[in-house]
Amino acid sequence: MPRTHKLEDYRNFGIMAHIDAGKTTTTERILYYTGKSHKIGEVHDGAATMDWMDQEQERGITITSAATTCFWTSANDSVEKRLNIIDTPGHVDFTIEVERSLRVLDGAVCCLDANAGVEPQTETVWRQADKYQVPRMIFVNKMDKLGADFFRCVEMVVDRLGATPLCLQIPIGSENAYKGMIDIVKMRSVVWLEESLGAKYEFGDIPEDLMDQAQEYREKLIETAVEADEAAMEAYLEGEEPDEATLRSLIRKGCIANLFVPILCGTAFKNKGVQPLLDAVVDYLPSPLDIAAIKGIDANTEEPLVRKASDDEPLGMLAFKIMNDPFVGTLTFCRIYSGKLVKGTTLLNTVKGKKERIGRMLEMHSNDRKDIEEAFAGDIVAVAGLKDTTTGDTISDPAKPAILERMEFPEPVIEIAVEPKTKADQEKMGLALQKLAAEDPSFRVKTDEESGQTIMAGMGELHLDILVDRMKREFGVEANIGQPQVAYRETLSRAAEVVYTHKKQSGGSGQFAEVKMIFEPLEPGEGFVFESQVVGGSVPREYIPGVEKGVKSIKDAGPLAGFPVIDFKATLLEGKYHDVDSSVLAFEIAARGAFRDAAGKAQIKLLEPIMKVEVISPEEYVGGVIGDLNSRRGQVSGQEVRGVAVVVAAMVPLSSMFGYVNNLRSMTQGRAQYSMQFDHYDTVPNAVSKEVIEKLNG
Ligand SMILES: Nc1nc2c(ncn2[C@@H]2O[C@H](COP(=O)(O)OP(=O)(O)OP(=O)(O)O)[C@@H](O)[C@H]2O)c(=O)[nH]1
Repeated sequence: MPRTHKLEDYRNFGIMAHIDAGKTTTTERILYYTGKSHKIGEVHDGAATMDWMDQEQERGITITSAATTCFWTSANDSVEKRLNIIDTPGHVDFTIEVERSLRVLDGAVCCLDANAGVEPQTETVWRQADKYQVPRMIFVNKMDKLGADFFRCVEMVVDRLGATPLCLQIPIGSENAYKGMIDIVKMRSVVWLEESLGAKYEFGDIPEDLMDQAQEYREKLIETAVEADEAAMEAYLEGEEPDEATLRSLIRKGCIANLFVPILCGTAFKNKGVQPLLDAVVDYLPSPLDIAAIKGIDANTEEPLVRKASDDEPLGMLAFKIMNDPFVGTLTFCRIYSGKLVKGTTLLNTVKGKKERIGRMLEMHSNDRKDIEEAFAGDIVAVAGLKDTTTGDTISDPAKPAILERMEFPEPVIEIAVEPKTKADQEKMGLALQKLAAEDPSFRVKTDEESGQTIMAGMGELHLDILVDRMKREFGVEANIGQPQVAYRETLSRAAEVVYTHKKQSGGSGQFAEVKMIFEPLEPGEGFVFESQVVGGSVPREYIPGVEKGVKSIKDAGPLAGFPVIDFKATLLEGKYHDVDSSVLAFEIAARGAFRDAAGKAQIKLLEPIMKVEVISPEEYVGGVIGDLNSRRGQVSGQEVRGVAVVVAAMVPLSSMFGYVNNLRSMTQGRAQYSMQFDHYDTVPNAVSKEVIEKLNG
């Protein structure tokens, strides 16, 4: 089947917001008006079609970013547009999901609660969108709510986000009396008919009492919009007002260039304002052709390259989300940047170096899905049955292999132990964890060598909480869950040389191996190195791998508290063997013994994850924020004024960041936000270390 919509008629966009601002409701209404979702689901009833996962419905928060395709024709343009909506999560612990979605979006709508305005998480996602230079518009939702105040929201956009607002609408009434809005571009009123579930609205003249205000905003709109184009600016200064079409093209240009942010209003819940919002998405947010071509490298030569948004380029697509679907199995959501994707072809995952066959491709709608044979540049598709692809991988034309911009994933730093309740649970759990880990690159699973316990490691407390919950619900695993713990490491304080003899005589053949080894600390980040300096065959060559294996098998459960020992070198200096009794296994056992003996001498110490923390706070709270970070063993490395806020950068041990969200909130009346990311491992101070080890071994 040929392409149905031209590339310029695509809008790949996301909806972002602070928790509860109405992102899900707005998305729901969009799907309703675009005709793919036939009943208006209520978030309260758990019927919202985007929130298809059980616990999302229960918790009322959106966790996964599902991509959904729908179609809309703007009142200002006769050509139907193809919209791909990516729902982004709003919680701090899922910022990785937000980043993933922002990576593959071309534009975004930011929902505000008209009463709460710009909230902490709005600022966080806004800054993330700044990082990727995503063009945005704002939908001031909940205009019907008590205390709704459109103009205060606009002020907050200036004060808290440091953005330039461009009001395309102003409200007619608010709270109970909210009726609709004045369209400042067309200078007319838009009023909804109550009985029609929001499908019907009428245009009319601007009410007398709002005329002055409308004129004022019209002037502001034009003054701001002409900034996008020098010729238009000059004409305006000479007294020539842009006509409607010119004005719209100026708004589009400035929005895409991130010069200003168009602002609209409405109430998704009461079905008002959604259709004009869709018109604005089409009119002002970019198509794939309006943004810079994606950069990457040639997978063979590593030379830089770009892939233009065009069907004629070699195929290049980025996997950005993996979902486990009860009907289809593994679904990999991919954004096609260039070329054509054809069912039945075999392609190359250039990051993993593995072939992938495209067996089945789906176009996802909110509550149905369509099998497709072909997909094109600009499309977002769900591919079923990919074997080796994980989030962030590039799938490429094997003849022209490219690796597109890679996504970065931080190290998981929080762990919990999970223990299956029964033997049957044990089996199910293995499978469940494997699937969940494939979906989420910030989640890892491992086995604690000593206790045999299964350990889940992730980005934060809520992150692990949700995963445990999914394991129970989706895979029916019953398990006991331990307390969340910091993922510590262990390392050597100094070098230690030891000789260890392993000797066992038991009836028949015995075991014998002796090793002389030195264990030395390495620089942070150097990992584990093994070297053999044996000359003259004091340890026969075939036994040497046994020595390395021995150290490797024991180093992941360190002697202090069972954490992996990192950044050290093990050197085999010499040894002794026996013609009959020596074996690879005997040397393996000897090496383990040598490591254990050396550990005492080398003064193994505890390392802890140090997080790079960034707090963005209004100036009046900065003193308090810094004092508090210091009391958490943090080291403030800098302060910088950004817009109207101050950014405080610090390095803080993760162990003292538990519960920081609440603390920061109460310290700053909820006006500061923070982000944190693993930076490096550092020595735990003696006093703290003692306490930690006692507790862990307790
Ligand atoms: N009064 C009013 N309530 C609304 C409006 N839109 C959404 N709500 C309500 O606000 C609550 C949160 O709405 P959601 O759509 O779940 O918000 P969200 O931003 O998706 O929330 P998360 O998924 O938790 O991030 C629900 O109870 C909605 O019914 C609105 O326009 N007016």
